[in-house]
Order: sequence, then C-alpha cells, then structure tokens
Amino acid sequence: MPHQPPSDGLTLHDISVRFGGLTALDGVSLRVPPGRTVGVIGPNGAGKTTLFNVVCGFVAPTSGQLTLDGRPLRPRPHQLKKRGIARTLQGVGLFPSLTVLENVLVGESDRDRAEAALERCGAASYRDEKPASLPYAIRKRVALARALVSDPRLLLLDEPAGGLGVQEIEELGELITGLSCSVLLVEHHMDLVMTVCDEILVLDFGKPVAHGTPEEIRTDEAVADAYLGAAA
Ligand SMILES: Nc1ncnc2c1ncn2[C@@H]1O[C@H](COP(=O)(O)OP(=O)(O)OP(=O)(O)O)[C@@H](O)[C@H]1O
Repeated sequence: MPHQPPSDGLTLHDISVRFGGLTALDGVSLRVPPGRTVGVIGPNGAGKTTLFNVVCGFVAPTSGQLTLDGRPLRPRPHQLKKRGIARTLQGVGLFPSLTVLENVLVGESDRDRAEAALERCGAASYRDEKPASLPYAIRKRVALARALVSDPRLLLLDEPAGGLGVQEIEELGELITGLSCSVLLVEHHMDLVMTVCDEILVLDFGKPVAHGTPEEIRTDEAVADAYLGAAA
C-alpha cells in the first residue's frame, strides 16, 4: 500500500520457547522476505504451531527477537491486522450465519476490496451463499480471501491443504505462488511445500535441523531419515 514504508519482511532471531521443563522452540532464526514463501515442516510436536503462535502473539518467546519490516514485533493477537499480519486457521473458521461476502467483510468495511479478494481466490460467484452450502475447498478459498482482504504484509498459512484433493491443492499452490506478501506456511502436504516454498525450515523437537531450498531439503540425508523418509 502506498502509505506503508518499504518492507523487508519478517525476521525471527534466535527464538526459544520453554513451557516449564519442555523446550518447544530452541534457537530458531528465520527470515521471510516480501514476496517469498517459507515453509516450516517437521514431525508432530516439532514446534511448528508454537512458531506460528509466537508470530501471532499467542505465545511469548522465552528469549530471542522478532521484527517485521525492521521494527520490533511484539504482537498482541488483536493488533495483528494493524501490524499487517493475517492468518488462516486449520480448518476454515467461517461464521455459518453470514454469507461468503459478509464473512470476508468481518473486520474490513470496504465492499469493493472484499469482492476483489473473493475474485482473486476464485470464490466471487459464491458471495451470497452461506458457508455450509459450499464444498469444503470453496470454504477454504473464502477463508483465504478473508485473510487477504486486509492486504497483509505477512500471511501465515496453517495447514491450508488439509482436507483438499490433488487438483484443489494444485490450484491453492498457484494462488500462494502469486502472492506478493511474505508467506509463512506450516503444512504436512509435502508436494505443496516443495512446490510453493522458496525456503524450508525443518524443525525436530524445537530445533532447526535443516534450512534451505526445496531441492536442498529434498536431498538432505538427515531430513530424509528423520522426516521425509518416515512420511513416504
Ligand atoms: N501451551 C503449551 N503448554 C505446554 N506445552 C505445549 C504448549 N503448546 C505446545 N506444547 C508442547 O510443545 C511442543 C511443540 O508443540 P507444537 O504444537 O508447536 O508442535 P507441532 O510441530 O505444531 O505439532 P503438530 O504437527 O502435531 O501440530 C509439543 O511437545 C507440545 O506438547
């Protein structure tokens, strides 16, 4: 947006989170520049959701710093939009009594922008429908439109491929690839991660065990042994 300062994306510097005696994140550093998509993968319990929750302000890091566009980020969950952060939830999280358009208009009063976001996500023709009457894949598109309507600097996608078929995941991948904001993606669906991510961070028991391009991650023996091999 024209009035916003130049953006250099999200930076996590040496973030650790401890819950009592359990270390959920252990020295995680990461940069998500504008227009880039960074995936976070790892086995169950690796710390992916905790990482998201740190960026959203649901969990305070025990140590380390976050910045967004060069400014310290100490997010409060209700101030995310103000800081240019949007997220989608696992599942869809739409309001059942509101129409598709009304769902996108929650927290965004500009109707033209809401319609444009629906258009961009391929869901404009469902604007007057209630979510319950729509296929799951369309509801996911609406949820994405709701996240994109505020034109975020940073979009957090939490398992966006969950419940989608092969074709729908491909279309989702095209949508993600076309985004101009920073995207942080947590996803178990490896094809999507490998297709849309510029970089991937692999966590295991909260520790970064690998960080690189999809090709580097695909050929990393430690990752293959610990995760990809196990998932194959
Ligand atoms: N609020 C909390 N209190 C205590 N322990 C927690 C809390 N949140 C997460 N944990 C623990 O932190 C570790 C990391 O959990 P997290 O949910 O971040 O992993 P994940 O990679 O997202 O797993 P999954 O793929 O199953 O969603 C786990 O051992 C989990 O039990």
